[in-house]
Amino acid sequence: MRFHTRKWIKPQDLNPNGTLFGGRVLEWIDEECALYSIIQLENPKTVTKYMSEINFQNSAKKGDIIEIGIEVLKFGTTSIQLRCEVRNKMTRSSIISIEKIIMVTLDENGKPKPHGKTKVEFVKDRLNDKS
Ligand SMILES: CCCCCCCCCCCCCCCC(=O)SCCNC(=O)CCNC(=O)[C@H](O)C(C)(C)COP(=O)(O)OP(=O)(O)OC[C@H]1O[C@@H](n2cnc3c(N)ncnc32)[C@H](O)[C@@H]1OP(=O)(O)O
Repeated sequence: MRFHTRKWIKPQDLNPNGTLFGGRVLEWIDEECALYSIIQLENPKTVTKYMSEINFQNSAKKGDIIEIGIEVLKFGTTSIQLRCEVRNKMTRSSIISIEKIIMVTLDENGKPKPHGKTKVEFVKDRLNDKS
């Protein structure tokens, strides 16, 4: 799993208990999965279709640095299946994991559209292929 994005827990990210608000971390995960899928599948019209059960394993507190990791489990025809884990950057303790997230690419009519991708690609290789 590659950890792409780091976040710093700020006062506005806390729940009344003084720990990381679950809704905030889910927003970060959704955005991270959308961006990752848009880049992999090369289609900005990519939406979240499904998320499996969400397991909040540990909390985080103000000032903690966390990181968001994504792994591709499967390339489908119109979908990509991801796994996501958020962990404390310094202690590596797991905060939340979602075992199955399905993102779907759409056509101009909002219908699932085949993306033609079968493996993880890196932007630097795409750029090298063009030069
Ligand atoms: C110009 C723009 C610039 C953008 C710059 C970047 C901005 C970056 C900001 C990001 C910001 C955050 C953005 C987040 C993204 C949202 O939050 S999107 C909003 C929330 N999601 C939605 O509104 C989607 C609503 N759902 C739908 O519209 C329809 O269900 C869909 C997605 C079109 C799918 O239609 P459907 O008829 O259910 O499709 P169906 O053919 O049955 O399934 C499609 C695929 O999903 C799979 N699938 C469906 N259900 C399941 C399931 N339960 N389990 C497993 N697989 C499933 C199917 O197996 C199929 O996969 P393939 O075999 O083709 O690979």
